[in-house]
Amino acid sequence: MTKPLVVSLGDPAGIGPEIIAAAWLRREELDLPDFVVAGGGRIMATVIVSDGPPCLDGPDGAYRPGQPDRDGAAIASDSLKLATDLVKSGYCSALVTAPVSKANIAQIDPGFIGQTEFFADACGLDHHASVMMLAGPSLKTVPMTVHCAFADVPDLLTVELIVERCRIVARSLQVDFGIRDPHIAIAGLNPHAGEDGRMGSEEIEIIAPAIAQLRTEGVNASGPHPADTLFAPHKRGTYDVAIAMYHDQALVPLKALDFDEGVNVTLGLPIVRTSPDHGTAFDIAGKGIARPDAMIAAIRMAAEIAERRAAL
Ligand SMILES: NC(=O)c1ccc[n+]([C@@H]2O[C@H](COP(=O)([O-])OP(=O)(O)OC[C@H]3O[C@@H](n4cnc5c(N)ncnc54)[C@H](O)[C@@H]3O)[C@@H](O)[C@H]2O)c1
Ligand SMILES: N[C@H](C(=O)O)[C@H](O)COP(=O)(O)O
Repeated sequence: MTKPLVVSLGDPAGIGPEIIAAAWLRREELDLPDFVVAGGGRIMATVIVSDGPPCLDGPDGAYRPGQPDRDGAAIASDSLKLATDLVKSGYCSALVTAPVSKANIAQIDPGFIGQTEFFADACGLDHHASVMMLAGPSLKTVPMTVHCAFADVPDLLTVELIVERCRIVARSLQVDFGIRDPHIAIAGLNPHAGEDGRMGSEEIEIIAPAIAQLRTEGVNASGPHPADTLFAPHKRGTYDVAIAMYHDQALVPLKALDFDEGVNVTLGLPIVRTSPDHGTAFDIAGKGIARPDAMIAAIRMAAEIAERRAAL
């Protein structure tokens, strides 16, 4: 691949800069693709005293690990925007985002919900069309509703939402992951997938009709499955992706099983975007104990998807 990936800095008070530096130092040993960093030359030079990654002109400041503030939030936001522009313009092949604090960016940009929603806006898409998938060695899982209050989940779930998002998942597993006929296992919302309507009606009224619609379109979808057993070891090998109804239903099993190597990948975008599955980890920033494995996995996955798309 000739074009480099671009990595956004993330919140500079978090572990982003140090895991970017750690990935860079191991790039030859691990045969990682070339990457550049969107801004942060001074920050990266403080984290990694010599032989650091190339940092493009852009947002920058002082390196203050563990001390998040508005300046850092602005750097994180501006680096994200710069990196997105570099991929949209074709200068870079794919984007890997280091972790940001949604609450901190929202202090300077009240409309900011999360990066998944930011990319929908940046690419001119409806938020439904930007689909979060968490992928690790044990599991791939996609929440249908994402950065919202738990109390809002039942009202947000519709047949249309599930059908649209699962279509995107099926297509992306084929194109981006090379899975010819992906099996999409769809969880229920309620205990025991509603127990025939005795513990909630969303399975009967929304989830089962969505599955039926997907199957008429040729998508290999099954369910609604009880969510408590969908992630059991004997079940995980029976599907390619588990579709969950809300954020924690998807992300708890993924992070319990694959925290160190989990990748957050946004499906449905015209650009390639991945991220480590973990957050800013302000509590350990600058202590030299942050593991770079998820960032390394995110860099690898971004390059692999970009190569698959380029080969189409
Ligand atoms: N990709 C992203 O941008 C992303 C992902 C998740 C959370 N977040 C944001 O991060 C902030 C903090 O979230 P949180 O505290 O729930 O989760 P977190 O992932 O930042 O931290 C959870 C725990 O895991 C540890 N940890 C995280 N990454 C680690 C690593 N690479 N090596 C070793 N230990 C690690 C932390 O020290 C902490 O104990 C929130 O503002 C959230 O919005 C961002
Ligand atoms: N929901 C994600 C997680 O917990 O891993 C995370 O907050 C990142 O989301 P964005 O990529 O949308 O910022």
